[in-house]
Amino acid sequence: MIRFEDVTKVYDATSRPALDGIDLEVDHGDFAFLVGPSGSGKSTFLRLVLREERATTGEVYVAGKNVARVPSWRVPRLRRGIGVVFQDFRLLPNKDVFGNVAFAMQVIGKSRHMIRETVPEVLKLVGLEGKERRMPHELSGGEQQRVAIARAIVNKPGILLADEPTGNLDPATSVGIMNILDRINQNGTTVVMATHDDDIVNSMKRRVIELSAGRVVRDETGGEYTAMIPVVNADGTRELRPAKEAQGEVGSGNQAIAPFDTEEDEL
Ligand SMILES: Nc1ncnc2c1ncn2[C@@H]1O[C@H](COP(=O)(O)OP(=O)(O)OP(=O)(O)O)[C@@H](O)[C@H]1O
Repeated sequence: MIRFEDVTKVYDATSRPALDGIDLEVDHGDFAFLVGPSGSGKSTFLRLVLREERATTGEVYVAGKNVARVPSWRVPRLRRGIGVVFQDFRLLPNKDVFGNVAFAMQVIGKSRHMIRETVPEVLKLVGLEGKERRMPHELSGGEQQRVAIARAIVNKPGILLADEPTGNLDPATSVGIMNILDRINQNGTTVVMATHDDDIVNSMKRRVIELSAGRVVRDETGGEYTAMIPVVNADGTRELRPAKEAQGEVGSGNQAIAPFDTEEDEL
């Protein structure tokens, strides 16, 4: 469904590659987590699948098509086969729940009859029946993400990409979102989800693809993950620590440092 052949992405000639020689295949019906520290290349991977960015070298295939060979005017059609969900929901603030989901069908010319039939079915799938007329600001974060998922799948894409979909949600709400993504996957959609949330990864027991500095350092079925972040110890030394442990220690002499700190490379 998604195949990367020796893919390297360099955004700017002077910096290190965001992705570096990636060889990877995600099969039809897979559920794969994409994990790794900030800056390891997760979003870049997703952007290459969507052809929002192009590989500097190597080939990216999506549903059998080499995306570099898809002419610009055909890119919208390529993207129609891919649903996308983001951490910050990105709903249309002036449209209600029904309108947000319907809009995804209207822009590709689906009939009013089809829209009236399909939108309620999808809203039911994500547990939002009865909330069709609510505006986004009248919804909780978890409900807004459900709308975003409904919108992403309403045109029945073969692939669903999720970039930190639980990043703004509390753990209990996140479980509800993961149940929905699981159900969508069981209905046959290939799901690739970038996340820092090790609790979710460890509870789902799905494929785990771990990136570090643009390379795949682990690819396991039923894998586990411990999110690591760089910290500066009280004595000035630096090390990588499990994120939860390090965050708990801030204020006790150790200090978590910004994940994009370039000195991370020296750890
Ligand atoms: N548009 C851009 N221009 C230049 N460099 C970029 C661009 N987007 C990302 N990068 C760089 O590419 C590398 C990979 O970034 P990417 O956003 O793919 O990482 P990530 O794993 O998704 O991080 P996060 O978990 O913080 O979202 C980083 O070094 C980042 O600074």
